Amino acid sequence: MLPSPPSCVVSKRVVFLSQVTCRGSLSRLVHIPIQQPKGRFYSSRYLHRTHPCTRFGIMSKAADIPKEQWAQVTEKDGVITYKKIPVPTPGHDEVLVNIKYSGVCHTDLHALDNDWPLPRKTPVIGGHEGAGVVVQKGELVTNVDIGDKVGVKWLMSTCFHCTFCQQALESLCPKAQLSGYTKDGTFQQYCVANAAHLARFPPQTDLSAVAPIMCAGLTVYKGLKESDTRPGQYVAIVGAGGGLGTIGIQYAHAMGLNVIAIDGGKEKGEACKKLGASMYIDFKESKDLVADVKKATHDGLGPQGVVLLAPQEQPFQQATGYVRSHGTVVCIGMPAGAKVSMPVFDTVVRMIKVKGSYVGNREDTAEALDFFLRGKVHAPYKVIGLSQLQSVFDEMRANRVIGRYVMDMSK
Ligand SMILES: NC(=O)c1ccc[n+]([C@@H]2O[C@H](COP(=O)([O-])OP(=O)(O)OC[C@H]3O[C@@H](n4cnc5c(N)ncnc54)[C@H](O)[C@@H]3O)[C@@H](O)[C@H]2O)c1
Ligand SMILES: [Zn+2]
Ligand SMILES: [Zn+2]
Repeated sequence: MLPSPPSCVVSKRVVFLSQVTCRGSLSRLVHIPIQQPKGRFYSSRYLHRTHPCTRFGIMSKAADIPKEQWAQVTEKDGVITYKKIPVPTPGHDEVLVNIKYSGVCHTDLHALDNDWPLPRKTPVIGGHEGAGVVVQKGELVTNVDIGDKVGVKWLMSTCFHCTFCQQALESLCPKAQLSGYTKDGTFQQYCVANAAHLARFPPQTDLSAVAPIMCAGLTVYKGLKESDTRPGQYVAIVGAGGGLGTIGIQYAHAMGLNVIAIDGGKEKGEACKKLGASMYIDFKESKDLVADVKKATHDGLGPQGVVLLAPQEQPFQQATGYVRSHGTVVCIGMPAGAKVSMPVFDTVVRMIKVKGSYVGNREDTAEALDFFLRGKVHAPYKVIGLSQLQSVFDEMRANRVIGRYVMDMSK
């Protein structure tokens, strides 16, 4: 007889037969067949399906979790329905988060329209900028406790075994599950999330203010790092007045970069300058955007870095024209069906780099959050109710959103 492990632990000693012990009122030793070679860990997904805790429901939870909740559900592309649905139950490596606030990202609009070449679940509950409190957790969860303030991100879970996960390139994991896309996300009052990918907040964190950091902040922070710019250099932020852009200006400013903000309209220009941009270029007014961006740098040679956030194709055609020789263009915005254009000759003789940047890993999240907690970045945001999500999408389609809309899930 093996000694009883301290908690819910799987013995690795047995080949083709494994032993699982659960402590608690239904404590027992169970044999389950494992089709894994000797010496290998088996995935938490396998446990999720077979673990006796799943069957007996052993997990910690707060006393008053309702059976039903409000959510915004996409049952048909382009249409959201505000309705009551059952509260889900977390698996072994998951938690149930009582989402207090959720930001609305332009990616949620792409998900609603289903306009990307990436299969989305239907029906789906969108949302991936969630901030809330853990109210229930699976038996294998050790990194958070009931009552902790946490954030739910686009990367809901990854395999942790593939070559990308092993290098902390988790966003490239072929088995990644995406919040609000391949899994139900944060446009609901109670959301199930993989514990390992949660962002963890200190108790004093303002959950409405931190919500946009979970995607907009993290993504643009990572994008700026990918631009390889250094303090004192120029970075052009394209789509600077939107959700990612307004936070991006502040990260860039805090990093000591000189920000050239590009967007459309006077109001966005004023907001960008207030947040730290040294120059604003209105793409709707400019007669020659490439020349104007170059002129905005002290020597007329263009910015060393360009961070493309706009959900339109045109900026992706223009950026290699104004980026400084040996500079870097980082593609982050994902306009449906768009292509990046770069003349081969210029790309070669001016040694231009063009790359993509896709959210960020857990360490990037911690770093992006640290800027927020030190008061270096603060997304300009307006709070509305979960029931008003449609109006945010309408504003977003018209490019009228300055900063972020954050939804109060109780309204
Ligand atoms: N790569 C990633 O990991 C990642 C993560 C989050 C969001 N995104 C994508 O980033 C894009 C932006 O997201 P958001 O939430 O900031 O959107 P948003 O709607 O809040 O902001 C987009 C901004 O782009 C501006 N814009 C439109 N056309 C422009 C043009 N021609 N030139 C300059 N600016 C222009 C709009 O006026 C708006 O201010 C979306 O496509 C979204 O899906 C990518
Ligand atoms: Zn992986
Ligand atoms: Zn997003």
